[in-house]
Amino acid sequence: MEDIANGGKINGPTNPMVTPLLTDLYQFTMAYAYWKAGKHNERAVFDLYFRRNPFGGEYTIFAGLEECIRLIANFKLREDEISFIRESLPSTCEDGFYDYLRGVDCSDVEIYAITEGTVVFPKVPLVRVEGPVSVVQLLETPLVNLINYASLVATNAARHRFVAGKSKLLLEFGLRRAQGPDGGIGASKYCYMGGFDATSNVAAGRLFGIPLRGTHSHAFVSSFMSPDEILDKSLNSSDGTTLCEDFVSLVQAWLRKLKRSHILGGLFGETNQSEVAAFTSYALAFPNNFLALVDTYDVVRSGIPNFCAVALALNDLGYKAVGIRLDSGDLAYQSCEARKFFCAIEKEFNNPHFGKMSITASNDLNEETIDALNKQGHEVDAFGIGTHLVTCYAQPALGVVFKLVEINNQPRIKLSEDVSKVSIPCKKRCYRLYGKEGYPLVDIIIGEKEPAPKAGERILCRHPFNESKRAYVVPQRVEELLKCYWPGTSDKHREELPPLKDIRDRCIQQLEQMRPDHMRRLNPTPYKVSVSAKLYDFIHFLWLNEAPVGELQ
Ligand SMILES: Nc1ncnc2c1ncn2[C@@H]1O[C@H](COP(=O)(O)OP(=O)(O)OP(=O)(O)O)[C@@H](O)[C@H]1O
Ligand SMILES: O=P(O)(O)OC[C@H]1O[C@H](OP(=O)(O)OP(=O)(O)O)[C@H](O)[C@@H]1O
Ligand SMILES: O=C(O)c1cccnc1
Ligand SMILES: [Mg+2]
Repeated sequence: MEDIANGGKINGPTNPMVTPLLTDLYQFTMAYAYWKAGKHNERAVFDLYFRRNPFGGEYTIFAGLEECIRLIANFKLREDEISFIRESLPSTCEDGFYDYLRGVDCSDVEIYAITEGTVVFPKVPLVRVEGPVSVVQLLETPLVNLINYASLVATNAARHRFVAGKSKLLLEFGLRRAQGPDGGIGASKYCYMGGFDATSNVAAGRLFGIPLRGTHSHAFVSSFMSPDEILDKSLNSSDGTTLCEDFVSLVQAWLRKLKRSHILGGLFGETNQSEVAAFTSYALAFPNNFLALVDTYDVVRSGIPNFCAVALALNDLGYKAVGIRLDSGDLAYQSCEARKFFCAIEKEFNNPHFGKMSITASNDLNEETIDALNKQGHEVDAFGIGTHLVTCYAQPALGVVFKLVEINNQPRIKLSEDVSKVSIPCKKRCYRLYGKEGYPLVDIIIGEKEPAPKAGERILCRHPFNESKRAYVVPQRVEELLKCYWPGTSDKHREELPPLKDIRDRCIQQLEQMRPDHMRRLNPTPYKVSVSAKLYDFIHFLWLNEAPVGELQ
């Protein structure tokens, strides 16, 4: 696993494609125009935030910060990159600009951000970037890019975890369906952050230390024709001792016994022999980790009995099988049938662990199908989820934006016909106020120079745009949200970038502390995001100042 920091130096972004050129052309044309106007070093403050929670929910998981800081820490244009910019801009652009680009880095940029893995809400700045306007402008696209999908897919993962419940094992199986290699790697990282337990993506396992898990596919099952194909039939222990000379026959003996058993008798006739050959062979390869995909031919009449025969044969030799995977058909019904079968075997053959055999389900699962399974009743222990999870099928983008809020200490506002798109001006600080019961009550955004809210002190929280919506809050606890992750030339302490596992733990703890009505799937209660009375007045003063007065004729 790669270290985040390498002897005090922060490593570059995970994806080597993340360079200063991974931006929109207009960031470079604006940088030129700022430079040409002698404005490029004007100190600007931008806020990165989103306007609406995804998936019809009322919360979002903030993810992608570490990759942003890796970019900032290593932001430097190479000579060949500068040559490319020169080729891409009009030939009238002056040479001095390229000399300027040669010196550009983020040593004079300050980044304040919410801790990665935090539950966040619309309008609250997730990242506040301050620095020379042309440099910060170049950062807009890559920062939004690094945070948009990361936060979206982490939220999607958290929502899948919510509906599956804490006790289920959640496996991310999306690599083949992800939007390209970076989509696949990002999905694995951020689904783990959002509460998944493991991934099938080997590269992500190596890069981020995410637990790797997997079963086998239908191809493995259908690649076998008959048990005669298995040439080496012996099962040896790890020290080389032969535990069983002919494991194939042992499995066949169990299959006959199962067919004759009075509890199971009549439930199935001849099972598919190519399938039992595949299972037997897989068990010979992985006697300690035997898990079989049972839906290639017929789950109830073939897959499950074949699996049980192999599992019982393994049991004779002191091994415990792991379980089965179901990948088609009615997953609720089949999981219940499988469990009944396992419990019947536990009883019939006095095998105390058989009833608890693990059942994994996959096949186009999403929040809705898992919810439907829950409502019907099922016996699934683990869900393997690919397409819907990693492609964020239900909502493909989060709509993160990056807006100028101050330049040269002058607050700026972006107006819009759509009130929800009006930006909140000024360099700001943000706080989460907790109530008596320990839940977060409201986030409040205040001007940077305003006094911070204090525990036990009443504060007026106002809706930023709706005059009538306001409330007094006496917080039990106050948490400052924006922390310094890149101090620039200031002497602020730089927050450490925690390991992925710690971010995941934080995310899980954050989700657990939310009031349940904000989290429910159907009509969740919106969490309140507010501004101080002073900031409210200032927003509206600036709004009136900047909006031209219409004239009716
Ligand atoms: N009990 C259930 N209730 C609701 N949805 C379910 C249930 N069981 C399975 N599903 C979902 O129904 C869909 C079944 O899809 P589809 O009909 O394409 O699969 P299949 O024909 O069973 O399998 P395949 O085509 O992969 O062999 C999947 O999205 C699956 O997750
Ligand atoms: O269904 P997803 O959520 O995307 O999960 C991953 C899927 O990938 C695998 O098979 P694949 O889909 O490649 O083939 P199959 O549908 O024919 O089983 C696996 O068996 C799952 O069905
Ligand atoms: O290991 C599995 O079962 C797996 C991995 C990727 C996609 N589908 C299934
Ligand atoms: Mg499939």
